Amino acid sequence: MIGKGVRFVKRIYQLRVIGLSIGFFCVAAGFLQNPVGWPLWALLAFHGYLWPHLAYRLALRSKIPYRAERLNLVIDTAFGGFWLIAMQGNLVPGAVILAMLSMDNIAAGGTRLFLRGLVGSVVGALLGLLLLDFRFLPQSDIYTVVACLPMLALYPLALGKSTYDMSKKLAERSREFETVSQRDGLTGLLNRRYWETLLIEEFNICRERKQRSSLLLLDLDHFKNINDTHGHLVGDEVLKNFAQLLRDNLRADDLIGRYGGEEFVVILRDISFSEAETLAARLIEQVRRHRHEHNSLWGCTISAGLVSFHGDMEAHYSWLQRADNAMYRAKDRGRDCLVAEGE
Ligand SMILES: Nc1nc2c(ncn2[C@@H]2O[C@H](COP(=O)(O)OP(=O)(O)OP(=O)(O)O)[C@@H](O)[C@H]2O)c(=O)[nH]1
Repeated sequence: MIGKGVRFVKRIYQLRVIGLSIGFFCVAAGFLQNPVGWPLWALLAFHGYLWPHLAYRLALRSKIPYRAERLNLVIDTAFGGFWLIAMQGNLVPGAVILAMLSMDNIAAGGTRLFLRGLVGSVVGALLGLLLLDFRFLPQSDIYTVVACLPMLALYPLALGKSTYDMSKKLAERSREFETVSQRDGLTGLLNRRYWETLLIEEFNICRERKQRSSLLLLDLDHFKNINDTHGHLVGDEVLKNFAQLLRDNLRADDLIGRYGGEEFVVILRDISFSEAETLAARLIEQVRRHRHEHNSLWGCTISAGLVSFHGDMEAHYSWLQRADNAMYRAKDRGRDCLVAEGE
């Protein structure tokens, strides 16, 4: 049922319970001012206190609750038109009720639902004219005006609160979605697509502000052997452990991404070449130490290519290409080492 509007139905249910129970007093005041018979009182009580629960159940039971709930909202406005006629056109409660119902419809379904609601209230009014003895008595006495005040004061608050809660939830979801779309599912590091946008930004910053940054490419050596010998699950575990090792040993400002299978990339921001070199060498050493102390990397070592930004680079991909070449040179030199290229 999720995705078919159940949450929408629940939200409207709460608003309807509040709105119609207070709205009851507006129409009741109109009925007291221009008396009506018991059937109209009974219908009013039904609308104020039973209909919200019935509408809720009907909507939830239908195949597409969202659509059923929109119909319920139109039925609400039809009741509104009917009450206007039943109150002999009593202006203040009539206007208050129709305004609140229109506000509901436009908040729940935009202009389209608002227009449908207008049609609904015209149909309700026509039904009233057909069934009831209508005399146009638009004046509202002071009691009727006072009876409308709670509706005027409270209902917009309830609707505003509900809209605020919903937009807050939406903003949270959108933040969550943004985070998920930027991360690699296995390691939680930045994914390649997002990391590349950060590389472009960093490249431009380095060029414009003459900032010193370095690009580090890391590749796990003979990783295929781990998959082949111990299976993919162990391979995944090694990738996760290596990602954690990167997080633990790099600075908070460094932008760590997973570039592909067992290939990782780091933008070391605002750092001198010698500092970057020390950091990268320390990382390789850490991985070596892991072999002996924890073995959480199942004996893996890493090959690394480090290239600091240089003004003659054409674009971000030239930087990446140079780091990639440096990393392959490290592989050629027998792996488990760093090839650094900078000032
Ligand atoms: N478990 C696991 N394996 C992966 C994942 N992504 C890629 N791989 C594996 O990573 C291996 C990469 O193998 P190669 O490109 O030959 O690299 P290598 O074995 O590390 O060799 P060198 O890089 O030359 O040292 C392949 O077996 C891929 O199937 C992943 O998400 N999980």
